[in-house]
Order: sequence, then C-alpha cells, then structure tokens
Amino acid sequence: MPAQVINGKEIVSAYRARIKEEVENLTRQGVQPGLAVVLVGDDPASQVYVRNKAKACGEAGIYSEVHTLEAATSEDEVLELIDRLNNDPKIHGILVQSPLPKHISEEKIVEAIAVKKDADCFHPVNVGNLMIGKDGPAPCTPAGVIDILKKVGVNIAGKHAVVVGRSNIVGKPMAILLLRENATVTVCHSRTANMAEITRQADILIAAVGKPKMIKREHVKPGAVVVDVGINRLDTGKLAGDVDFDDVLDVAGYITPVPGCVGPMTITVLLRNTLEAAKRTAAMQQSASNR
Ligand SMILES: Nc1nc2c(c(=O)[nH]1)N[C@@H](CN(C=O)c1ccc(C(=O)N[C@@H](CCC(=O)O)C(=O)O)cc1)CN2
Repeated sequence: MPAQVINGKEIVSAYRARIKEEVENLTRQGVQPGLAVVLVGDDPASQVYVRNKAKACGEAGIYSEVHTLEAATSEDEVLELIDRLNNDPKIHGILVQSPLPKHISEEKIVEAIAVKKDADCFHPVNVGNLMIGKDGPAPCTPAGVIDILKKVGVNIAGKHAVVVGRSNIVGKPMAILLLRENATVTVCHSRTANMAEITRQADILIAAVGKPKMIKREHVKPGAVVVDVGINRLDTGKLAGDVDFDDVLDVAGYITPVPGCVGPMTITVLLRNTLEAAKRTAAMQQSASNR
C-alpha cells in the first residue's frame, strides 16, 4: 500500500487560523504583534521565502516590514538597522534571511539581534536555552516538523528517529527537539559510514541534507514516517525535496510532500514566535502598569 501523503495545507491552514484569532485578541488589547524581516542581496529563493513570510503575516493580522538591502550593503549598515529594530516598540520579532552575502558575518548579525526579539531561535542564548529545555522561541523548521508529527498522530516517544543533516538551522535543533519528545535520536551526515544501514532502522526519518532526491527506497524501513525538509530548485525550475518521493512512496507509512508541507509550516512557527514575543511584551507592560 502506498504511504499516506501528509496534507500540509490542511495542517497549516488550521494552525494559522488559531494564530490569527490570538493575534486579533492581543491586538484588541492594544498590542499588535510585529515582525521585521531583513533581506540582504538578491538570492531568488530568499526573495520568495521573504515574500511568503510577509504575506502570511498580513493574513494573520501581524504587522510586518521587509527591509531589502543591496548585496553590497556593509556589515555595519546591517548592524545599524538591527539596532534600530531592537529599539522599535512596533517590532516584537526580527529575522535576517539566510544566507547572507559572504562579506557579512552571520554570527555577528545574529548575535546583534535582541534575545527577546529573535524570531528564528538563532541567537546563541536561545540556542543554549533550547538545549537545556528552557522557554524561548522555537526553531522554526524543526518545531514545525514536530507539530506535523503530532498532528498526524505519530507517537514520538520511544521511537528511533534518524536525522540526516547536521546544520545549525535544521539538523542539530531537530535532534534536540526529538530528544525532548523522548525519541532515540541518531544524526547522520556526510561522513557517516553505511548511511542506508542506519536510516533503514528509523521509525521516523527526517531528511535535511540539501541534496535533491538523495533519500531512496533503500534508505527507508517499510512503514516509516518520512519527513522531507529539503527544498531544492532543479535546473528545470521545479522544486524537489531531499527524498525521492516517487521511489519512496510505496515503502514509507507516511511521507511529507515538497512543496506544500514543511516550508509553509516553517513560516507558521515564525508567526507563532512573533505572537509569543508580543504576548511577553504585553504581559510586561501589564505588570509595569500594575506596579
Ligand atoms: N532566517 C532564516 N533563514 C532561512 C530559514 C529560516 O528558517 N530562517 N530557512 C530556510 C528558508 N525558509 C525560511 O526562511 C523557507 C523555505 C521554504 C519555505 C516555503 O514556504 N516553501 C514552499 C515553496 C516555496 C517556493 O515556491 O519556492 C513549500 O515548501 O511549499 C518557507 C521558508 C533558509 N533560510
């Protein structure tokens, strides 16, 4: 029997409807959540993602501003902009779209974002808090994957989850979140020997390598839940995931499609992070006015 293809659109739209309601409530109380997105350069994929983020904010009632800077913008100019956004009361969440041009240090830029406004969970303080299970923003893509798994009723605890990829944006935080859900976690990467032998042990297989169609049927245990985080643009202009969907379809139990699942869910978690940051601001304002 072919795998059940997870209906990302349905999950995302139900989730965003709940966020919209909460945004409306908070806005009625005088705090409209606000997100600032900084895009440096003209990477076409980043332009699409940033446009999608601004559109999603608009639909959820979240105020958003997109700062588009030329590729030649200096690091200092980006830092100045971040400083302004850190001090702007309309803005509760800030994100700088990755990748940045080579002359700008991602590390410096991320560290300049106020910890409480870090909408991506990229700041080292928030990454540290994530490691030790303290409250803070959720890493957007990995948290979206966990939400998808829960939504389709996958019981994560006790399962063997294999993450293919060890990036700071997805692989590493994904492993931490799965661990938090009590999975037994293995991380594979470019130097892993006999990768298919390991991935074939996975009850839950997360592909986050950035290589189109790399995961084939021989990597998948029959009935496994396969989550494809990859979004790769082929020369044909079409999008492909890291999983060879057609090859894996009749082996897996569940599979996420690309496009239409993890990508939109990533943006949904971003909306939630912005909302949560605005709620914390509202709570602080309330307690200051009670004093
Ligand atoms: N600051 C950040 N930069 C980047 C992140 C991130 O989480 N924060 N992740 C990726 C890109 N990304 C988010 O920004 C992202 C990628 C894809 C999608 C998405 O909606 N994809 C659609 C397809 C869109 C298309 O037509 O190309 C889908 O999968 O259906 C959203 C966000 C790197 N940078």
